Amino acid sequence: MTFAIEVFNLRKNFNQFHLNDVSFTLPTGTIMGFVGENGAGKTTTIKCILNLLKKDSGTIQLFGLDAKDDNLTIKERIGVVFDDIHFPDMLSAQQINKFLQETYQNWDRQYYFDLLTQLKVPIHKPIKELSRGMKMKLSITIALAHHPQLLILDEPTSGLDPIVRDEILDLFLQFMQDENNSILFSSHITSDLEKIADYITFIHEGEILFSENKDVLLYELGIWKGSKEQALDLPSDAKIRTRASAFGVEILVKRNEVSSAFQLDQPTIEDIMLFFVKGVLI
Ligand SMILES: Nc1ncnc2c1ncn2[C@@H]1O[C@H](COP(=O)(O)OP(=O)(O)OP(=O)(O)O)[C@@H](O)[C@H]1O
Repeated sequence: MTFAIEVFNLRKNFNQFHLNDVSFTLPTGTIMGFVGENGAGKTTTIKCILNLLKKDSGTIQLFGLDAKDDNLTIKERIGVVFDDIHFPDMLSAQQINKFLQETYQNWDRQYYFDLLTQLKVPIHKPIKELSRGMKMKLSITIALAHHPQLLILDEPTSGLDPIVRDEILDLFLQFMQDENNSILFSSHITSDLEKIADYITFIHEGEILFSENKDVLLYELGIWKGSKEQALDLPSDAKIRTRASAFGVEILVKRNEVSSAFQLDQPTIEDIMLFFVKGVLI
């Protein structure tokens, strides 16, 4: 198996916040959803991966190359989208093309304009006159037009309506038709990740709590609901996290440790996140 991203024991210290031994790998040809609450460390991790922030320690490789030493080679092979467009807002898509065709060896002018036409993004309007959805579509087109093998997306769908989000998710799936391509996708909108991610990596207060295949995660976990007294019948090895509920308790459990006599609900990614953030270990 080859990997688009390998992060091992990444540390980054700010005064009030620390990334603590962050490790995860993104296999080539897959989409990873990178989730966590506000301030959990997603953008900091992504900026270290992109060499926009200097790490304190740890190793980061993209396509097997060192993220810092081979930064220029790597730049040609990745497309990046942050939640806001990073160009002066008086520039139009047409003017951005002139700049980027000088920047990227592989810049595909035809593909850039075809994609903008497909997404109905005005070519001559300055960025400041575009809606948030249009700006995001322009950002994604910019990220795709030099035919990268890896997309790194930080909250690309936040603040967008469901129709635009769906269009954007379709673009990502179109990109994934090439089996050499991969995506790291940070988002609060866990339903988007549920639709397209193969792996979910969950960061909480600067630490990775899990990095798992999404289907395995959703298949292996269940939610049991009942009273505190009934909960005593559950095997203790099965219990992962507990939360108080209006009717007693809700417990995130490992399905294979629980007999079929217990009725379990299927969790969503959001449920799992809430159990890890708000629940207690028992
Ligand atoms: N340059 C900086 N100097 C000091 N602290 C910083 C700096 N950049 C980020 N932080 C802090 O690091 C923590 C993690 O921030 P980060 O932006 O990585 O979180 P996030 O998971 O991306 O959050 P959000 O979902 O809100 O974007 C926050 O507490 C933030 O205030």
